[in-house]
Amino acid sequence: MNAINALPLLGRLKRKPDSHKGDYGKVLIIGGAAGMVGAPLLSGQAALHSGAGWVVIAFLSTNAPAVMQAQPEMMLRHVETIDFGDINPDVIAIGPGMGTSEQAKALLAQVFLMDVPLVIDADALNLLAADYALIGLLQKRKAPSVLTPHPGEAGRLLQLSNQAIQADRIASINALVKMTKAICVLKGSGSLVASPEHAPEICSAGNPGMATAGMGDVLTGVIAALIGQGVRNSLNVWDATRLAVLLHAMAADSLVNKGIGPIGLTALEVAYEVRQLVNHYAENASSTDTDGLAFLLDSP
Ligand SMILES: NC(=O)C1=CN([C@@H]2O[C@H](COP(=O)(O)OP(=O)(O)OC[C@H]3O[C@@H](n4cnc5c(N)ncnc54)[C@H](OP(=O)(O)O)[C@@H]3O)[C@@H](O)[C@H]2O)[C@@H](O)CC1
Ligand SMILES: Nc1ncnc2c1ncn2[C@@H]1O[C@H](COP(=O)(O)OP(=O)(O)O)[C@@H](O)[C@H]1O
Repeated sequence: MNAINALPLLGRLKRKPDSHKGDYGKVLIIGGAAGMVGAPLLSGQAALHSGAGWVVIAFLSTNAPAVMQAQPEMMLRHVETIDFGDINPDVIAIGPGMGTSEQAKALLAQVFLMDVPLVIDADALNLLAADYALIGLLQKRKAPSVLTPHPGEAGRLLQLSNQAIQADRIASINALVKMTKAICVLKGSGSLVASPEHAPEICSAGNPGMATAGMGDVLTGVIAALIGQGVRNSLNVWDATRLAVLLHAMAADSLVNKGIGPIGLTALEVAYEVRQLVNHYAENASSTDTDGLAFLLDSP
């Protein structure tokens, strides 16, 4: 199986002098029911630090903050006050902390009908697993969809135990792709990425410091940010997704190499480190091919 090795493509995201925020994508994140407002905030912060031009979070909780003091760049709304058409996002990430209420289910069905790339995570995956009609809507989508299950969520989708998922991860991701007709990321040690057009690729980076709450929410934000930047910068959704998976894991490795973790590594620290890596590879695209290969060959 091939390792993900797409770092030179980040050269396409190098900032052009006369560009503006619209050139780097509007990311809309839907999630954050009561008690889990932090999840979409983490996705939003990760999206911002990975280069999204614009981040809006639509919370389901009516008690969510109106502004995040530490990150006032993000626009925070209640989902019922939002007209998705008015926002006109380049990409929607749905699921972090969303819960599985009837409201959440209706929102998922609504975004499935939109002609916008989707990142489908966490409770959006749990809703999908519980309702075959939603899988039918997903399969019929024209715009690309990216699913990011961890083994527990993959098990719910495939009606298998997470032990069975882990016992044959390649068969599991192939079954997920077949079921959803979408780009799938099977998270965990050695994350896999596959799509109906692409055989599974493995992420050779990453470490157990990433086994901490919120790390998947950050990945969702990184994927959404790269998809959003890709719209006007010739990076397709498949490449954006596999790059995001690799950068997220490389960022965690980079922090551990500096002595930050693995114990006590936090998801937000990884989002900040992704920023360093994106800039490095965007600026040094011509040399990244060999850098990237060297990195991957050095990794376990
Ligand atoms: N700050 C916030 O607001 C945060 C809010 N969050 C929100 O919480 C909600 C619930 O999401 P969740 O992922 O915590 O619970 P859930 O889907 O039941 O998964 C647990 C099951 O999956 C399994 N499993 C997982 N990983 C595995 C692996 N690598 N390898 C193998 N197995 C693995 C695990 O296995 P076990 O522990 O049994 O071995 C267990 O069975 C969701 O909305 C999310 O967005 C979080 O994002 C955190 C930050
Ligand atoms: N032992 C590990 N080795 C490598 N990566 C890991 C490990 N544990 C977790 N990860 C990564 O961390 C992230 C965890 O995501 P997830 O379980 O969805 O977290 P959360 O729901 O708390 O946000 C995934 O990207 C996964 O691949």
